[in-house]
Amino acid sequence: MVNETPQVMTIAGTDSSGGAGMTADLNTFAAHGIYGANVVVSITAQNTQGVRQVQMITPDMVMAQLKAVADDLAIRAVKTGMLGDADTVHTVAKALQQFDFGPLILDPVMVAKGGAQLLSDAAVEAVRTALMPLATLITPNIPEAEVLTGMTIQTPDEIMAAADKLHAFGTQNILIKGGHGDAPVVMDYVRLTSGDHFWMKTTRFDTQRTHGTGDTISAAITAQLGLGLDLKSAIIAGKAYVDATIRDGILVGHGYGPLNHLAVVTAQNQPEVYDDI
Ligand SMILES: Nc1ncnc2c1ncn2[C@@H]1O[C@H](COP(=O)(O)OP(=O)(O)O)[C@@H](O)[C@H]1O
Ligand SMILES: Cc1ncc(COP(=O)(O)O)c(N)n1
Repeated sequence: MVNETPQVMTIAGTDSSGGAGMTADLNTFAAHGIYGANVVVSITAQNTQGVRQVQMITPDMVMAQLKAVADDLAIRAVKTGMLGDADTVHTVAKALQQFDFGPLILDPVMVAKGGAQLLSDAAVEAVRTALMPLATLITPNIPEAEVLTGMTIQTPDEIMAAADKLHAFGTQNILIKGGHGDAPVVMDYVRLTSGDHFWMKTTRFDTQRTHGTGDTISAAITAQLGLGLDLKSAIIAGKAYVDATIRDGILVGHGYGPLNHLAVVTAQNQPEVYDDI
């Protein structure tokens, strides 16, 4: 008799070029040695240069997939990626209240690296009101945090104020990712529900091969939670993993290239962790 294999799930869109979305999530789960279920909410015709076309899956079919997983698997943690429109957000929120999939990691995917909009304006409000109160952790990048809070975010103080505002919308823990911009260091900020907060600092790797970085860090955190790590350790481990996948790069496509999900994490990928900067 073997013990049941740890299982996690992604609810997301597909990327035909294989670098972002659900594919990045599943590759990340596999790299962590954890089993991944996958509920498809949208199909994108996409490559490293941009998103060409999007086809949403009907809410009925999304719910059927979620129910099929709930009826059979033992999901320990779940993440959401591209959700596309308000109907899908509400369908997913309903299922998350109906079924126990463990902690929710909400990656509020809004814009692809090439600039395509992946979440409608109406859906932003649905994310804020229907999904954020259900989430254990939300992982916006700076532009996404600006849209969700209505704030302009440039300084560390503004990042911390935005995290407080996101917490006030009902999400327990906040990770604001600092990949955007061109400063020589990348600073990600974490505000935990306990009131504990910290910054994770790594050097910026000078590359355009960043297709799927947001998907990858949120999937890695989900995997680590499924494997039993506490949230703070899971966030730091997720950051180290995404750093490894960026630095130990692969060459695919002609635009924002995908990451190396088979990269091995070493001591060099560990972020410096500070309470204050
Ligand atoms: N050029 C880079 N060098 C090192 N780390 C990066 C780089 N770009 C992004 N990251 C890291 O990848 C993760 C995703 O960040 P970000 O690009 O801001 O999110 P998103 O993909 O959602 O836009 C963060 O932990 C960020 O610090
Ligand atoms: C289907 C899908 N989901 C998410 C992203 C965001 O990717 P990134 O992590 O590069 O912002 C994407 N480009 N496509």
